[in-house]
Amino acid sequence: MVVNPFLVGVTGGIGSGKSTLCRYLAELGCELFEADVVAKELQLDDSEVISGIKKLFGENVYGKDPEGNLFLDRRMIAGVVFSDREKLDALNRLVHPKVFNAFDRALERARSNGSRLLVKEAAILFESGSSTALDFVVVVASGMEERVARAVAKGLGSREEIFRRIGSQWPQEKLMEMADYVVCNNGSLEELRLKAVALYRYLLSLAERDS
Ligand SMILES: CC(C)(COP(=O)(O)OP(=O)(O)OC[C@H]1O[C@@H](n2cnc3c(N)ncnc32)[C@H](O)[C@@H]1O)[C@@H](O)C(=O)NCCC(=O)NCCS
Ligand SMILES: Nc1ncnc2c1ncn2[C@@H]1O[C@H](COP(=O)(O)OP(=O)(O)OP(=O)(O)O)[C@@H](O)[C@H]1O
Repeated sequence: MVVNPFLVGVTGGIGSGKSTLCRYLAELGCELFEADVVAKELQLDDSEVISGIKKLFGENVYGKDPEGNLFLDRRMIAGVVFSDREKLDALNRLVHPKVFNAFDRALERARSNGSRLLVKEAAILFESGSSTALDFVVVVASGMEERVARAVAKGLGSREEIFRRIGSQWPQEKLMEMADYVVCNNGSLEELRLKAVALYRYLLSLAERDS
């Protein structure tokens, strides 16, 4: 008998800690699909996505790194899309359908592996409409100052650039209202890990009730 995994979305604003929470969930045994990682792979591997990006942002947005591998100037794209809604929508339209297809394939794999929990981490889950295909959505929330500091430390841009990016996303309060479960990432990494353990146990109980 084929068992459908319980489908869990994890989202949150920039720097909220969603990748870290998902890494802990994966260590505990969840199958993990990272939409942002897949989107980045498509931008380097998929010929339609590559030519679409060149059309939107110019040929020079791609180059070669010192090892000769294809390189995408993500900082340049971020500089454009987070101050131009139409360009952001066009980039999303180009990439998201292919990410959805990749998720369908991940779901097939999870079914054949007999996985009970499949977690989809995505920066924009409600906004892209993909939350409706999931059983349960977790939002990771964190203080604005911490989020901005983390994003700057990660090299995603200056404070001003990060605030512009935040301006193109739904407010954290709106995400929290729409969530089935909110993880407040307002303590140490160890506290976040303990919250991941509690969440994992709860998700397993939901998956069992569902089967
Ligand atoms: C704009 C790009 C080039 C910036 O790359 P960069 O390496 O600087 O950022 P990264 O991809 O690691 O994302 C960091 C954060 O930016 C924000 N962000 C990324 N994409 C989007 C988006 N489409 N809309 C709003 N915020 C976004 C999120 O908070 C995300 O957590 C890149 O994010 C991108 O190609 N985005 C479009 C694809 C996409 O939507 N990916 C996310 C979900 S599939
Ligand atoms: N509670 C915490 N205490 C200390 N550092 C943290 C905490 N939560 C997250 N971090 C650190 O902040 C950085 C950003 O976290 P993470 O990548 O998980 O966030 P994200 O929401 O996935 O970010 P992005 O929006 O950039 O994709 C990481 O270096 C992570 O280790």
